[in-house]
Amino acid sequence: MTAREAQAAPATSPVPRPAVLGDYETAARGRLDGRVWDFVQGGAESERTVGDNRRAFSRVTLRPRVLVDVSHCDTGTELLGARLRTPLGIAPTAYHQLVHPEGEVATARGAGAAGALFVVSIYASHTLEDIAAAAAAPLWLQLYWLRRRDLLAELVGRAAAVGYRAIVLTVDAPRLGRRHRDARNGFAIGPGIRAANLDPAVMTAAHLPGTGRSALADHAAEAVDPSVTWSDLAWLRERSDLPLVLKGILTAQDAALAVRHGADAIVVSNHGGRQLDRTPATLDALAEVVDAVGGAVPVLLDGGVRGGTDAFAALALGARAVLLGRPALWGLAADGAAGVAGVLDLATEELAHTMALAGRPDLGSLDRSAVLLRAERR
Ligand SMILES: Cc1cc2nc3c(=O)[nH]c(=O)nc-3n(C[C@H](O)[C@H](O)[C@H](O)COP(=O)(O)O)c2cc1C
Ligand SMILES: CCCCC(=O)C(=O)O
Repeated sequence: MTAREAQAAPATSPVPRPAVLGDYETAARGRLDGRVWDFVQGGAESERTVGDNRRAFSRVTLRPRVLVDVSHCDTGTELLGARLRTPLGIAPTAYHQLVHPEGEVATARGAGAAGALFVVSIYASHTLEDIAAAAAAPLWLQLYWLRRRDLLAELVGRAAAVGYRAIVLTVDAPRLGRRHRDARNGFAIGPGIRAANLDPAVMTAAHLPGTGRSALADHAAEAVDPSVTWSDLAWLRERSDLPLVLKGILTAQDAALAVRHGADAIVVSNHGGRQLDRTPATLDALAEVVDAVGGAVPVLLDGGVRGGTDAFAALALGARAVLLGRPALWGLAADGAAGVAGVLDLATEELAHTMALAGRPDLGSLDRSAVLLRAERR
């Protein structure tokens, strides 16, 4: 083999390692059925918010400091009492078996290899117990507030029993967003895949292209209780000692209410643009929420994070950690557990690289002075 051939196809690494997260996206697209791809990539209505999440990151300008010792850059952090190797984690996304047969079990292995947090969706396609058995890093369980409170109580009990470290209540989905791609596709979850932790009796029948309906939206309408308010949080609190995280907060008002009602952390999120279209980009909402919280609890962000420099910007603006939704699914679709670990490792390496060149060798040295948003540029 010539040196050039060896470079093109190293014998030890048959799957070429992507250079950027977008390469995982390309690989995933080539592997997934068009309707599954639309479900993963799509958003609500005009999908303006999906794009705005990305555009907000492209407006960030970095303000590097120089002559700082960056021979070692530490991406480690602490979150709700757990040490993490990286502030990048995996956002909850439904039905991982749609993109890979090993589903959430592979995702848990990948997150464990990267030392990253994995937030497991209530719509996981494996049981909480099987996912926990595969995990080597902290797991949190995400819930929607089900009409069947008996099921909610059972889920929080099972999660605590197998070591999940927090409950994440998603508060931006009293009903599912109007996702035109899924409605046009008559999207439904394929045979053999199910929400393994939910009672099959609450699931709707399959839908077909041409019905103009999404089976997921119909199912959510049946299963999720849209009447829940702040005062109901106490009910959940009484049933679990685990920290309670609220996901889907975009305003100072709701951030203040979350703290007042005892939330242990907040995720600034617009659900990746899949719920209410035309909400602010999460990066644009972050500072308002961080200011309202005033350090009382950690604030996380998700939506449009596509690499370490995006994470750097969010961390500088006050996020304690940053979650990846679609990119984790791209990694899983492309290469199972190795792909999930690859996505997290790549983004973490990019973060460490940006920290070095920006003269911020650890996350504690990152603050708002490290970034300018374009609107503020002088
Ligand atoms: C395919 C898919 C399924 C999702 N399922 C859930 C879910 O079950 N629960 C939830 O709270 N959020 C869910 N989300 C939203 C993510 O948790 C997260 O907010 C969003 O994906 C972040 O944006 P990003 O994909 O641009 O990183 C889902 C997102 C996607 C793309
Ligand atoms: C009924 C499944 C909802 C999953 C979800 O939250 C999403 O697709 O964004």
